[in-house]
Amino acid sequence: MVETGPLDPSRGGGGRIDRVDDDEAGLFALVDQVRRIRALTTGGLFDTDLDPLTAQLREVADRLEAASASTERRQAVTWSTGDYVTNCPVVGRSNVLAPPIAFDILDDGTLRGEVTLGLEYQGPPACVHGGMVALLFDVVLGRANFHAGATGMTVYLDVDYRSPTPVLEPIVVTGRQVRVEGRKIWAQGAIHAGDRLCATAEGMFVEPGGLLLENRRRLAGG
Ligand SMILES: CCCCCCCC(=O)SCCNC(=O)CCNC(=O)[C@H](O)C(C)(C)COP(=O)(O)OP(=O)(O)OC[C@H]1O[C@@H](n2cnc3c(N)ncnc32)[C@H](O)[C@@H]1OP(=O)(O)O
Repeated sequence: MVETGPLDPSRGGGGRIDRVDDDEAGLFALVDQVRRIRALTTGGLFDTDLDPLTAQLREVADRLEAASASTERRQAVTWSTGDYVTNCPVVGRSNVLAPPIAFDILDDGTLRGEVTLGLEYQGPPACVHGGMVALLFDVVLGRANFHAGATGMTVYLDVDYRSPTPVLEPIVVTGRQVRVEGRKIWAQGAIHAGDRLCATAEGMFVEPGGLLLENRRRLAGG
């Protein structure tokens, strides 16, 4: 049973976590522009000829592709530097999939983030897609675990969709670790729109031990 008291969206205070502002290469600034395009093209209706714009975008994509390191090299860098958060599909400023959300950590370790999701995250009319809701939970619970000092891979994620989670309106995503037993970790979360409860989740995570380290070493080529 998810205890919603500590997940009350009106709780405030706390400090920003997982904040990476260093954008020396200009990647976050570039991705912000891609996000604008991503948002505008979902259900895209334009009163202009798109062909010239498509040609311009193709040229930009070609130039980026020519200048980019290989996928394998980029994957290695994301893990070898431990710089997971900038590439995460929910909080990552360099991941175009991410809204992105910024989380604050409250005094009891609860994470709280506010976000307004655009049409690109829509499932049913005016509602956030259920798979996106699950993704938000997986990340907020995972980050809550990380900041509580015991983290692992998701082995189950139980989501209760209690009322529609709206697109185009602010929502509050909360999550906290509730229990650790050996390698097993439990965490709970909630999503609210105003004071309306949209969804709750409980996840269980297992510290993968050697597997993750082995993957990191392999991907880093070490
Ligand atoms: C480090 C975080 C980086 C960011 C991650 C972001 C979140 C994610 O997206 S994770 C990706 C999605 N998750 C996955 O792919 C995980 C797939 N699962 C696995 O690879 C393996 O189950 C793994 C590595 C986690 C654990 O495997 P292993 O080390 O062999 O553990 P295993 O012995 O099977 O299980 C440990 C305990 O958990 C229990 N358990 C495992 N799965 C479940 C489950 N689904 N439900 C309930 N209990 C379970 C087992 O019964 C066992 O309990 P006990 O110790 O009491 O016998």
